[in-house]
Amino acid sequence: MTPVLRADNLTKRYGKRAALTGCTLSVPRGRVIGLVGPNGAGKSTLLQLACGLITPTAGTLTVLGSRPAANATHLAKVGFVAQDTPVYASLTVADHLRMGARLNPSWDADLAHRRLAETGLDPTQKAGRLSGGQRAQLAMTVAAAKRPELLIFDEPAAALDPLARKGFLQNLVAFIAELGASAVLSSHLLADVERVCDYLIVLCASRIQLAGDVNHLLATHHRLVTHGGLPPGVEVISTEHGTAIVRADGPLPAGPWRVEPIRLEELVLGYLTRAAAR
Ligand SMILES: Nc1ncnc2c1ncn2[C@@H]1O[C@H](COP(=O)(O)OP(=O)(O)OP(=O)(O)O)[C@@H](O)[C@H]1O
Repeated sequence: MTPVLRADNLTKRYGKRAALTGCTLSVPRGRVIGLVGPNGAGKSTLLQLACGLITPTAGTLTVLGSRPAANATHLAKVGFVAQDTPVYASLTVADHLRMGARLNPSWDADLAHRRLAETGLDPTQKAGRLSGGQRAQLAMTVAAAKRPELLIFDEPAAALDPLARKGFLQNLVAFIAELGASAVLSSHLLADVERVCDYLIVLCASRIQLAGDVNHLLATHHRLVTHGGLPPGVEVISTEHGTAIVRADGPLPAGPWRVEPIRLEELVLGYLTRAAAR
């Protein structure tokens, strides 16, 4: 099956500043992909490239098998919610749905109205008067009612309080399943990524540090409490205070170390620590 995202040596520069450098990856369809990394890592740049808002300096990126925003049909397959969840302040919530219906041939009015009822948004309220969280809900409703094959969110839950965030992410996962779509979301909140994502991309300093299926990554990485020495053949990702994060494709032998399972947050921090030290 055509990957949802495929990058080959993808590079984006702004003048002398590298936002993405030599990124290569292939992400299968039907996944909820978490894109994580520190400020300035290149996350928004990758998402904007995927939406066709900007073009690569070198290399290629295909989205659902085509150049991003290649034509009207392809545009209809991708929904994008930008970092500040933009809405039209002077339009009401209902106006947003009417506009969505006019602009999108595949608009699903039932889904939009059902979703609106679920979120409790008042259709007569001006979007400029919504709270940050309500704006995010409206933006997600509009993006999802297009019935896209790929939903792209740049820090979707950043403005939400913890409880609203939990609800928003649960909704998001239910939506993706209902649409039979894929989603990519960038986030600084590793707990959110751990909760909803089944595929992970770690970006740091414009380069991909790690990408893969979350279960596979957790199965092939371990936390070792060492009492001197490490098992042969493992790749050491990071070490700190007698604890090492290592990658090993097979089972680890017994030795002067204790093997502990690793959490996604530790795994990401291990790779970010390694990248920062380079
Ligand atoms: N329009 C632009 N002009 C010049 N430099 C830019 C532009 N957009 C991004 N950059 C630079 O590219 C790099 C990557 O930025 P990007 O916004 O993709 O990072 P990010 O991972 O999304 O960061 P954050 O988590 O802070 O949102 C940064 O060094 C940034 O300063």
